[in-house]
Amino acid sequence: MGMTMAEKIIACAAGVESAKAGDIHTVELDRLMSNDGTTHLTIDMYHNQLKHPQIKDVSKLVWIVDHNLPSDSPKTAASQKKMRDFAREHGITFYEGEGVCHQVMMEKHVRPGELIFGADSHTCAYGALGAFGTGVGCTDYLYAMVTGTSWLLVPETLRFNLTGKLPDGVYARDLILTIIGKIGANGANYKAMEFAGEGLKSLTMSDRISICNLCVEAGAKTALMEVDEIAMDYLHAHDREPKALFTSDEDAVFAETYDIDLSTIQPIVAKPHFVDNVVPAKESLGVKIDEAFLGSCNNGRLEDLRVGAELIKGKKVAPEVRFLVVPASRQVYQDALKEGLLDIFMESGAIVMNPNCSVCWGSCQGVIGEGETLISTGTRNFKGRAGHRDSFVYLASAATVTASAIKGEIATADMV
Ligand SMILES: CC(C)[C@H](C(=O)O)[C@@H](O)C(=O)O
Ligand code: SF4
Repeated sequence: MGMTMAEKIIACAAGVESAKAGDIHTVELDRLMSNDGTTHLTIDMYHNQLKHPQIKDVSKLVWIVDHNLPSDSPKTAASQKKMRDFAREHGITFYEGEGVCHQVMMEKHVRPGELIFGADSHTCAYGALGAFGTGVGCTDYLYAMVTGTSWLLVPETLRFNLTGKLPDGVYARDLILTIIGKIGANGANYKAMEFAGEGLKSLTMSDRISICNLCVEAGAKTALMEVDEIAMDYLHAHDREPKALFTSDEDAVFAETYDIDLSTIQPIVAKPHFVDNVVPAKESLGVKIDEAFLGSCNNGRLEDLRVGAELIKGKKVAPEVRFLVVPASRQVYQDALKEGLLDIFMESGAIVMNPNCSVCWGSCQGVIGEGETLISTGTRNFKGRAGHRDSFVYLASAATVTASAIKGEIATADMV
């Protein structure tokens, strides 16, 4: 019987010939990412709960400070110091100021065919390079750090066959929000979401990362895409070679197959307080906003900043709105700077910030107050996600967010 991509990657990591959905395997991890959201907890467990604290293979570990950067309180300063000191002491690859963890991992570490644990839910982003990335809590992370291994229940796969091309003014973010709206926040629980088909060829690496990254919002264990020329070009441009290249067999068994014609997708908004609470953006027009956010591991890449800059060039941010523009990495920041994009944003009245999670996470920058409304390219719109529990977050594409920042209310790109 044929195997899916997920089954092949797990079989490879388990050192067995074949794996099938429902099997449990002990796997060798290729890489272990952790950020300042939880690493201090892992370190506490390492020191206080292990009889024989040790790290199996330090070269697998990548630690990144991105969530509250620069630190915003004595408490975060202390937990980041704990992380920094531990990383230095053990020789762990460590980044601070380099960007949002998943973007940094895509730029510097992820290789096709790898099995990667990240102590962060959006680790599924790595599927854009054909790697099985999955989020784990810090207990599982610690176990993997100490042993270099873990166990995995092989997930079933939902296959999305993409055809056609996205219309002008419609983005990958609209596509993945549409899919999450269609299958629901639990629609892919513990499943791999695999994207394939001719339509994939029309999507850039930035689009692909955005799609894979958000799959966890449908409950997915991981997201996967076949590695094609576009992915190989990205990999080579970043000086890396694949570990292994896998595709699903013709006779692989999928739990469900969906056919999606990209040309039918339209601008989408996810309304408070759930990511699957999606409506066509046209149905949310006119909602007054206090803040707009262009950034995050989902939508803070150069391509997203280009979309925003093109729309806002020569225009102004609405006077009553704070427009936060936060490149997803140092690389994105430098590229945007060279292209003149940051100038365009600053001339419009936007606030350009250092690469970090910013108000996607809502604990460090741009936190919103009681009754306020944010339109965001971040990943989540749960109650209190961006600040006060009685505030409101709408999720949308870079284009819709920028158009809304200009208008002071939810608007689509064709309205500015
Ligand atoms: C802090 C971290 C554990 C968290 C996650 O797991 O996703 C954060 O990145 C988020 O997006 O909510
Ligand atoms: S940008 Fe948002 S989704 Fe991404 S890691 Fe940071 S907080 Fe999580």
